Amino acid sequence: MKRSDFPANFIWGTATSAYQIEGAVSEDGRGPSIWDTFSHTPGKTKGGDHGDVACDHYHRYPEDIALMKELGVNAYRFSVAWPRILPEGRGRVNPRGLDFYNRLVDALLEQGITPWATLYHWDLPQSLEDQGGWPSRETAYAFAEYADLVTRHLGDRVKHWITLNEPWCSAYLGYHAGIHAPGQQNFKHSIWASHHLLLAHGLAVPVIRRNVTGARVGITLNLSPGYPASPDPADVAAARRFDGFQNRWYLDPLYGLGYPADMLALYGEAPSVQGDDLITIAAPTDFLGINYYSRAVVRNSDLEPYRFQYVRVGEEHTDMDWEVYPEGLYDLLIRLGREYRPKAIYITENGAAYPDAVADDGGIHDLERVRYFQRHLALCLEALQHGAPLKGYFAWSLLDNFEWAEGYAKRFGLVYVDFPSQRRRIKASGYWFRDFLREAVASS
Ligand SMILES: N=NNCCOCCOc1ccc(-c2cn(C[C@@H]3NC[C@@H](O)[C@H]3O)nn2)cc1
Repeated sequence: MKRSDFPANFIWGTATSAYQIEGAVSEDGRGPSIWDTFSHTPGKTKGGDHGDVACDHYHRYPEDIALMKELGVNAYRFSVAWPRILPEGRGRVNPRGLDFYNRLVDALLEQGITPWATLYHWDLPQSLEDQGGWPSRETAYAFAEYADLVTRHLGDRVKHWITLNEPWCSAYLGYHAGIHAPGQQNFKHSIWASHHLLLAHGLAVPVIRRNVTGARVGITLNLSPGYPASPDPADVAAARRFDGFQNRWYLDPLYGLGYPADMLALYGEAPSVQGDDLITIAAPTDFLGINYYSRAVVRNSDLEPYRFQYVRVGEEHTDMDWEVYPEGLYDLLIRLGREYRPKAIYITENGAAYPDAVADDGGIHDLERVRYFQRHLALCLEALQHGAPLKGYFAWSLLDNFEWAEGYAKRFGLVYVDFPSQRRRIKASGYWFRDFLREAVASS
């Protein structure tokens, strides 16, 4: 499998997010986010890690853009930090926050790299959380105001907009499992949060289109195909419940089907739908972003409210203990193409964490990650050849960074970061990606 097997206009990028790489959390007027609060709460992140400095990208972005250039990507997916733009979430605008993203976008364009901006990648301004957070409908309205402000300032140069990153993580991990910010464990709040996140997306889509000539708007979901642990009908039904929990709860409303009836019945908890919300949420989009890491294998369980249990399977796992299962990406792409018929699909994240170390020769020989990328790209190509509307791929991630509750212990980067010195080193996987992307040049 080589680059020239893919369409010539296929997008090849890398992805990051603001809180995971920027640092400078109190610089130039940035306000606190729920991840500042959560990561500084004892016991919430591995080793008490936080994003105060992270990869110091706020200051080192020129060097990081040079690394993207060396890798040969033609696009870069980053996120805009809401608390840099609106430190209290609404109202007072922080011009120095906007200035940073102006500098970043201009520097990317200067290097011929197309900016893809995610408006929300989990760093909700703490003041909005204090007023109710995503369980409150007001937060959806605040998001639409934020989207209006940012796209009015960057929309002349940024044409690709992702409203939300992984609303499932924000709602479930943040408000029910409690392992992500804000760390609540309240099922009803997680259901209301999921609805207001989707509503926020739907309110923002027309705003972005109004502000950005030629806008391409979408949302990014972390989707996992669910497989039953056995042919037992109870396990097959559990896999369907997992699919509703992880995938259909978001896909169905986004594609005009409303909330899945089986999950509404299972949850017995209605989302806080009002008026035309479901029409708003189903605002037509130009693409669906998919973050794919692994599949889920589940069996039946009486564990309320989801009534499935994960089963650990497979011979090969990443440092996140996720099974390496590229076939799941193929199955997912084919299903989405057939069942939801998005205009386009972009893999907005795919990658793997491994315990990388600097070898005696100074290199980072992450051959498992090279293999992970090769296998997943091969399945992307196969799905594309079988009709999936796949138009691009963003590797997660450009840099080793703050992996949320796992802190800096989990390294996903194509580029190794020695955090004490902030020195960057391209890993073997980065060089592999560079050579893979150069192939078309050599053969054209
Ligand atoms: N499978 N068993 N689960 C059982 C329940 O586990 C509880 C923990 O759940 C999860 C599930 C999913 C994730 C996750 C992380 N990323 C990687 C980020 N994506 C956006 C970008 O910021 C990357 O850093 N994507 N998804 C983490 C934890």
